[in-house]
Formats: sequence, C-alpha cells, structure tokens
Amino acid sequence: MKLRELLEQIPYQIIQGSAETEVSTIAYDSRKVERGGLFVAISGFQTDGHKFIPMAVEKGAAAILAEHAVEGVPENIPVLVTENNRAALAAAAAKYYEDPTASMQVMGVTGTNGKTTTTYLVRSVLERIGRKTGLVGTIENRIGDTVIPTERTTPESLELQALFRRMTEERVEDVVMEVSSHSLDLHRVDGIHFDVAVFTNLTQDHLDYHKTMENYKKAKGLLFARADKSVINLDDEAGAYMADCAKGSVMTYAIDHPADLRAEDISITAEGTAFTLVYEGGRYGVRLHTPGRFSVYNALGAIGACLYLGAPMEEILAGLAENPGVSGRFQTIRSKKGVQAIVDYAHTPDGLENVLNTAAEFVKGRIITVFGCGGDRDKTKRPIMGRIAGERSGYCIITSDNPRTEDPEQILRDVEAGTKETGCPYEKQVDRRAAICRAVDLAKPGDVIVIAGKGHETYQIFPDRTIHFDDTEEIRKAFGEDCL
Ligand SMILES: CC(=O)N[C@H]1[C@@H](OP(=O)(O)OP(=O)(O)OC[C@H]2O[C@@H](n3ccc(=O)[nH]c3=O)[C@H](O)[C@@H]2O)O[C@H](CO)[C@@H](O)[C@@H]1O[C@H](C)C(=O)N[C@@H](C)C(=O)N[C@H](CCC(=O)O)C(=O)O
Ligand SMILES: Nc1ncnc2c1ncn2[C@@H]1O[C@H](COP(=O)(O)OP(=O)(O)OP(=O)(O)O)[C@@H](O)[C@H]1O
Ligand SMILES: N[C@H](CCC[C@H](N)C(=O)O)C(=O)O
Ligand SMILES: [Mg+2]
Repeated sequence: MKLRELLEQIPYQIIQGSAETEVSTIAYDSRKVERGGLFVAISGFQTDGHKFIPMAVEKGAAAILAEHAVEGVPENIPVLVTENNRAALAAAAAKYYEDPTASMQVMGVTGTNGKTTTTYLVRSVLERIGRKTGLVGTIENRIGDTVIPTERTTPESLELQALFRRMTEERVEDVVMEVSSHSLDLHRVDGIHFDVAVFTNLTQDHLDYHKTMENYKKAKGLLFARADKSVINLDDEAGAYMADCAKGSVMTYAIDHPADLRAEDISITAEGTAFTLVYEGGRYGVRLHTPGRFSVYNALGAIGACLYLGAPMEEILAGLAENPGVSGRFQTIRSKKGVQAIVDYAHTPDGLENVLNTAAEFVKGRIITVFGCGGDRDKTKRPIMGRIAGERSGYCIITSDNPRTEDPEQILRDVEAGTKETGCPYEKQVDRRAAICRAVDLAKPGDVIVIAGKGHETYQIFPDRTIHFDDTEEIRKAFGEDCL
C-alpha cells in the first residue's frame, strides 16, 4: 500500500522522499521491521523509538514515520512526520487491515472494575442467540471458541487491528472488548468504530500513570465521545460526566437513582444474586451465578449493551442465568469441613471493598483475607487497601501479589501501614503459597477465606523471574483431601 493511502486520515509533513512510496508492512518496534516495511517511531516513557531508526533502516525499512525531523536517513528512504505517532499508527493500522471494525458491531467496556466480567456476560448472550463473537480482554482474546493468549487488557493498535482483521475473515459479527484507560490515552483504540460503549465505574487505580483522578476520568470519557451509543452507570459519581461526553444516544442504569434500567428487590446468597429488572414499564426476574451488589451493576451494564446490540430481552435474561461466572472473579472453592475460599481479582480499593462486603453478607464465622498489592503500580492504593481489608476481616494475611521490580517486603510494609490502623489482627507472609496455607490452618468451619488480587493469573512476577502460580490451584492443594 502507498504511504499516502495509509496516512489518509492523518495530517503529515514530508521531510524527504515521496508519499507515493509503497510499504508492505508496518512496525512500531525496530526489532520487528521487515524489508520493505514502514517503521513508526514512537517517543515512549522508557525510551525513544527515534533512537532505533538506524536499526530499522538496517533491517530494510522502506519508509520512516517520525514525530520530528531526523538526520542521517539515506535519501532513498522517505521520512514523514506527524504530531502524534501513536495516533498515526492507529489510523495506518486500521487502513492497512481494511478497517475491519466497520463491518462488525463493536462493544467496548471501560471503568475501573467490572470490564472483564461485563464482556463475558455480553458474550454469553450473543453466543446464545447464535452470533459469532470476538472477545478482547485481560484474560484472553477469543474468536468464537478459539482462544488467543494476550499480555495486556487492550493491545497496541497494530495488534488490535490485525486481530479484528482475523475476526472478519472468520466471520465474527460482534466484538466485545475491554477498553483500558491506558489504551484510550495512548490512542490504541483510535481506529475502532464503537457501536456501543459501557461505563462501569471510576474509583482509584492507575494513579502512577494518570497522576490525578481528573486525568483518569477524562481518559475514560474519550470512549463515550466516540461511540454511537452509550450505556452508563448513574450511581457512580463520574456517570454524569461520561453521559455529557456521549456523542450518541445514552441508556442509563442504576440501583439508587432513576435510570432507564433499574434493579429492585436484590437478594444475595453465597451462590448468586437475584433481582427484579425494571425497564420501560416492564418487570423481569434476573438470576446470576455471582453474588454481590457489584454483580448487579455488571449485569445492568451488560443488559443495556445487549439491548443496544439487538438481543431480545428473554434471551438476555437466559444468557445471564447461563453464565457460570468468570474465572478468578468471586470463584468459590469449598472444603469438606465447611470452609469456603473465594479467589477474586480485586486489586483496587473499590474491588476489595466490594468483595469483602459481599462475603460479609453470608459468612457465618470470620473472614480471613489473604492479599497484597502489585509492584510497579499505583503505590498510593496500598495502605488504602490495607485499611479496607482490616476493617472488613476477622484476620488478615498480607502477602505478595506480583512484586515485579520492587522489593516484596517493602510492598508488604506499605500495605501494613493501613491494616495496622484498624486494629484487625494480621500477619505478614511474603510467600503467597505459605500465606494461603496459613489461612487454611487458621480457618474453622463457617469461615470464609478471601484470596484477592490475582484471580485468573497463572504466574507471579518477581524482580528476577516469573514463576507459575495459580491461587485456585494453591487453595485446592492447601485444602488437600479436604477439598470438595
Ligand atoms: C505505560 C504504557 O502503557 N506503556 C506502553 C508504551 O510503552 P513506552 O511508551 O514505555 O515504550 P518504550 O519502551 O519507551 O518504547 C518506545 C518505542 O520504542 C520502540 N522500541 C523499543 C526498543 C527497541 O529496541 N526498538 C524499538 O523500536 C518501542 O516498540 C516503542 O514503540 O507503549 C508500548 C508500545 O505499545 C507498550 O508496550 C507499553 O505498555 C506497557 C508494556 C505496559 O505495561 N502497559 C500497561 C501499564 C497497560 O497498558 N495496562 C493496561 C491495563 C489496565 C487495566 O486492565 O486496568 C492495558 O490495557 O493492558
Ligand atoms: N462493578 C464492579 N464494581 C466494583 N468492583 C467490581 C465490579 N465488578 C467486579 N469487581 C471487582 O473487581 C475485580 C475485577 O473485576 P473484572 O476483572 O471484571 O474488572 P476489570 O475492570 O476487567 O479489571 P482490569 O482493569 O484488571 O482488567 C473482581 O474480581 C471484583 O473483585
Ligand atoms: N490491570 C491491572 C492488573 C493488576 C493485577 C494485580 N495482580 C497486579 O499485578 O498488580 C494492572 O496491570 O494494573
Ligand atoms: Mg479486565
């Protein structure tokens, strides 16, 4: 394809050469440049892609897209400049892969918590009505039943568009995807036509990246400014802002405020949740396999999205009732002696609060919470999560999450600062496996062990290595023969 065609949607300046040059592939990482390809140099947080232009040239790049004039590029290789190469990459990738999202219905979910869960709920309904569905998210990407492993919640634009292209080739009709705030801020999703956008909630996370909650909120708002239709949680303080950002029609949902979709008569048990949905004068019974008020919110958002995507109400309700729950989201493992363990991905203050409040609704004995915080992520959430756990547990075991490049013991101390204030008895155990075993030793019949933070993850990242680690495997091993 000609450079001119690839960059049709983006203003650029030609520094040398011609935009009529043909390029065969696109790469934003010099190590992946192919002969005849376009190298897009991105000024990053860790390093500057412009430094790798010589490497790209050496590997046979046919053209360079830069963010400022660069010297030393051989004359026969065109150099073009745009103001923002992440945005340019997204536009070029969409063009290169023939704009795949234009021919599918795309639903994007954003919010601090509940994105993964909402996508799986919507997918259950769409598959039930026979629509071939693509999924993009934290746990995995999927095309129908084919699983494609992923490293990130929302991949870079080039990988996303390639995935969408594969989806159109495999006749996917609808895509459900998580849209992280990073991806909105970093233009990863710029080339996507969103038919429906869902807002779950906005609470503290990712302040290492966004610095302020205001910036974080603005990043999320970008999705609604782009989508044709928006489904918005009005019980969340930021809901009104997202509705103001919305470009197209808005369907609202809430429990505590007037809204288009409302939940009443909520009943929560250890096995699940039931409520009455009130919508356009009708009342419908909804049943879910996950317990908790937060599950009601996720269901309301999913129902709104499904209605906008054209699913009939009875199929939506049947699809939600059928969904077995998502791996590592309030996943229950029981022991014969009557201890219930809950493996959950709560890794934010709000997520942890919701999960512990839900467990409190049915626990007969005490709650023993095993949790920690990830390294190289928002440090300010650590003592807050420590306090939330202390206030809601009978006993806390503070342990490692993914330490990444940080000192694990220091992360535990950061969390401890919050737990200590609450007066809740606690201990620190840096080894997560030992922490889970300790919780099982302490637990008596009727107790609930909440193991929070890693959910579906099957690894643990240390400064010097990544090991296999799976909370559900560990709790089963710790229960041993006692495991049901
Ligand atoms: C903070 C963040 O999102 N950073 C992303 C950003 O990295 P960066 O700007 O630091 O990149 P860099 O390392 O400085 O490199 C700059 C450029 O030089 C290039 N390069 C680099 C080395 C080389 O030899 N040659 C070369 O060309 C790189 O490919 C890049 O294009 O651009 C990179 C290229 O797309 C991303 O890989 C990287 O994601 C990193 C790995 C990351 O961890 N992101 C996380 C925080 C993230 O995005 N998380 C959200 C989850 C949130 C949630 O679920 O709530 C997500 O959507 O997954
Ligand atoms: N609507 C909600 N409100 C608050 N907490 C929630 C909600 N839904 C789920 N949670 C909590 O957040 C955790 C993560 O849920 P989920 O994976 O669906 O969120 P996510 O937004 O995809 O997270 P991530 O940003 O890591 O991808 C759950 O394990 C649960 O503890
Ligand atoms: N999407 C989140 C996931 C955090 C999961 C937790 N286990 C951790 O490693 O901090 C993030 O990347 O911040
Ligand atoms: Mg997710």
